[in-house]
Amino acid sequence: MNIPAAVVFDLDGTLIDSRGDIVAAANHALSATGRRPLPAQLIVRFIGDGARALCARAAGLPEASEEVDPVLAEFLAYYRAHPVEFTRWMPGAHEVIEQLTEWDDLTIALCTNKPRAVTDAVLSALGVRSRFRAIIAEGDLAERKPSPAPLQWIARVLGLDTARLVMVGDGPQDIESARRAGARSVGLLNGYSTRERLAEAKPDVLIPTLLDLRDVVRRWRDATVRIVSVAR
Ligand SMILES: O=C(O)COP(=O)(O)O
Repeated sequence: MNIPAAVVFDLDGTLIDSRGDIVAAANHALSATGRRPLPAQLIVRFIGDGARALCARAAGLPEASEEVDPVLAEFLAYYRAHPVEFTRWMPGAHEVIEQLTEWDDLTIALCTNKPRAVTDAVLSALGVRSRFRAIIAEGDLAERKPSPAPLQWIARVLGLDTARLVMVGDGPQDIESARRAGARSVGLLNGYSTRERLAEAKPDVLIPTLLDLRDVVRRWRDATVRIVSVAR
C-alpha cells in the first residue's frame, strides 16, 4: 500500500501569505516600465502560474511577448530585495511544519511556481530552508505546475513513488499537478483561490486551514498501515 511518506507544500497562499510583497513588486514593475499600478485584489488573482505569467497579466500582454521581459526584470529585482516585508505565515503553517517533522518516517518538501531566486530569498529570511528535503521552484525545470513534472522530480529526489506524496496547496494548479502525477492532494480553502476554483479541481480532501492537515495525514497513514497489516 502507498503509505504517505512525504508532504509536499505549495508556498504562496499555502505556507505564506505573500500577497503584500507580490503586490508591491508588481506595482513597482508596472510603474518602472511606465504603466499604472493596479489594485491589490486584481494582482492577487494573477498569482499562481509563476512570475512571468503574473507580470504579463498585470501588463495586459501575452506571456510570450518580449515586452514582458523588462516588467519581469523589475519585478524580480524588487522582490529579491524585499522578500518578506509584508509576508506572514499562513495560520498553522509554522506549527504544522514542526508537527510533521516529528514523524521520523515522513519527509517534507516544497513545490512552488515562485521563481527560484525569490523562493531562496523568502525561505532564507523565514529561516525554514533546511526543513525541506527537496525544493523545486519556477525555472528549475522547463515545466511548472499544473504539469506533473515538478512532483515527479521531487519523488525521484526522495526515492519515492509519486503515489506516496501528499501535495498540499491552495490553487487548482497544485491539485491538477498532483492528480496528473498520481499523488494525493489536499486543497487549502483559506488561500488565494476561490472555493469554487479549488473544488472544481477535485482535491482528495478540502481543509479550512493548515491546522487541519495533521489529522488528514494521520488518518491516511493509520488507514494504510492497518490495511497493510491485515493483508499480511
Ligand atoms: O508565484 C506563483 O505564481 C505561485 O507560487 P506557488 O506555486 O507557491 O503558489
